[in-house]
Amino acid sequence: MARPVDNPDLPSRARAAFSQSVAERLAANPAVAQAKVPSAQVFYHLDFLTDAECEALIKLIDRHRRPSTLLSDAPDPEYRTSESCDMDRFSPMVQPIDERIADLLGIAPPHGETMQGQRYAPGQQFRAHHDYFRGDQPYWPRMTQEGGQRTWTAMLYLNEVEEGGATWFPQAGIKIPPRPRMLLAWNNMKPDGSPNPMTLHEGTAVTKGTKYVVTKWFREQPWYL
Ligand SMILES: O=C(O)CCC(=O)C(=O)O
Ligand SMILES: [Fe+2]
Repeated sequence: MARPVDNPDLPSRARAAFSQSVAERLAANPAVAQAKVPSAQVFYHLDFLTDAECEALIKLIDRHRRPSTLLSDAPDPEYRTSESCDMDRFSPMVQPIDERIADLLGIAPPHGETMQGQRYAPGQQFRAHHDYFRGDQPYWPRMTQEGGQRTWTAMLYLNEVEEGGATWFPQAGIKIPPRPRMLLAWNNMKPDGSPNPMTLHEGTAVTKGTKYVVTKWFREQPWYL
């Protein structure tokens, strides 16, 4: 049995070790660059996917998309207006990509949640939020059984967006315009394994065109066994 998960709001030795090993692995990869922001660990790989993979993932998203949901009860219906879908991790098309992301970060695949495809049409957005969990929220007791705190986030960008749709970290001070084939990864924790509020981020509204991305969140412990 997995050991109990750590308090999500406090420093954690397990999450600190996890954070550091992933950051070191990414920093050592010549295909990966680190964004020059001091308050958060943000990395990117410009050519992680092939064009054929981008196309196949876009097709999957178009086939299965439905209105996106949120774990927290955001009172504002405009909060997350994209459409999304879970991607079957064991399907022959998804599994190699899923495992390549885990390998890039050096995280065992069971720590990763199912990849989630997202599509934003003009006007659609995902307002500023943190990916990490808070212990005072109604969802938290369930999360203790499902791998605990979210540590790293990886995002795949699948297409060129005519206008808008950047991923914006207003507090860390970085804005990432979508570009096909790119993987972006950031650590939602500080080096001590506590949540890093500077990772606040937003999927800014698409103003022209359509944006397709895939998000994958990694947990401190296995998400499935
Ligand atoms: O679409 C984006 O740029 C951000 C998506 C995001 O923050 C998420 O899926 O958690
Ligand atoms: Fe997010």
